[in-house]
Amino acid sequence: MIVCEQVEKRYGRKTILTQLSFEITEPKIIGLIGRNGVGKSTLLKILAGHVKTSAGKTEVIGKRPFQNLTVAANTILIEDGMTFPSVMNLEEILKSGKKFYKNFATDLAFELLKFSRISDKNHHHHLSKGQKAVFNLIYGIASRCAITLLDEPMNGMDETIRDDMYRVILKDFLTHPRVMIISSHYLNEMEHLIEEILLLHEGKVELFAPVEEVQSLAIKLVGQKENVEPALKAYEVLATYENGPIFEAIVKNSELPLPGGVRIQNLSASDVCKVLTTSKGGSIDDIYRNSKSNT
Ligand SMILES: Nc1ncnc2c1ncn2[C@@H]1O[C@H](COP(=O)(O)OP(=O)(O)OP(=O)(O)O)[C@@H](O)[C@H]1O
Repeated sequence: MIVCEQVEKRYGRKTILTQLSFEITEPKIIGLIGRNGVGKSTLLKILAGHVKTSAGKTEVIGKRPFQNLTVAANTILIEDGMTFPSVMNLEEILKSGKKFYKNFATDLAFELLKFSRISDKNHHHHLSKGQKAVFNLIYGIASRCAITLLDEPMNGMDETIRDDMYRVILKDFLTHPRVMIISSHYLNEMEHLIEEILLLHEGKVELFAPVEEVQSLAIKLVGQKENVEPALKAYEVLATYENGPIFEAIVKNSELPLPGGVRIQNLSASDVCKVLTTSKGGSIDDIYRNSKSNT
């Protein structure tokens, strides 16, 4: 359904995406994860056909997406800056949904809007930031497009409505499976929802794997420094932290026996992604350890 092969995107002299390759062959919910500025929104815009690639092959439902009408009719990109015609109120916007998306679930959209306590007499540009995000997400889910791209859809929503909206995504996916790619900085909140993680790092796909596989890539060793540090020689160390007398090391998972005084803590997929995309230049701990201002 989606193929990216050696995709490259440059803005002027700046290369954003390079040698980016992955394939999605069946409906599933995928979390698109990566540090600020890595190119998540750019990738979603490429898939939606809004932005042209600089090189490589991109196919969405068998077509090159850039300005392609078939792709446009079967793909929706929900993002922060979305606008709707200012003369229309929300009721009119939802009623016109079917004109653009043949499977648009108009009744469901009205019910979800009512549940979210947003009057359909409002105009989109008069909604609060959180309300806009809720409306945009409802519109995106109700469109029931084969390719549903959600760029930071929960931005601005309070925690309660975020929980409700995660549930909407899951329920609607179960009844109407499709490819959903959700970019988010809140991977912890989404881990129960997504099946696979597409992690971007330095313009490339760092990993594309099921959530459980990502969780098992690394573990945390915890204990007194004198117990943990000698044990680290046997591991590939990804990060270390000192919290007073407690020393913690995140290491690549392995079946090695544990030395005395060291315990293992499992990590969330979010923790693993964070450590995989942390600058090799060191951590905040290192800055405080080495800073001249501390002397
Ligand atoms: N139209 C554009 N012209 C020039 N540079 C751009 C343009 N759009 C994006 N960029 C640059 O491309 C890079 C990737 O931006 P993008 O918005 O895709 O990142 P992101 O991973 O979604 O970031 P965030 O998590 O902060 O939202 C950034 O350095 C950004 O400044």
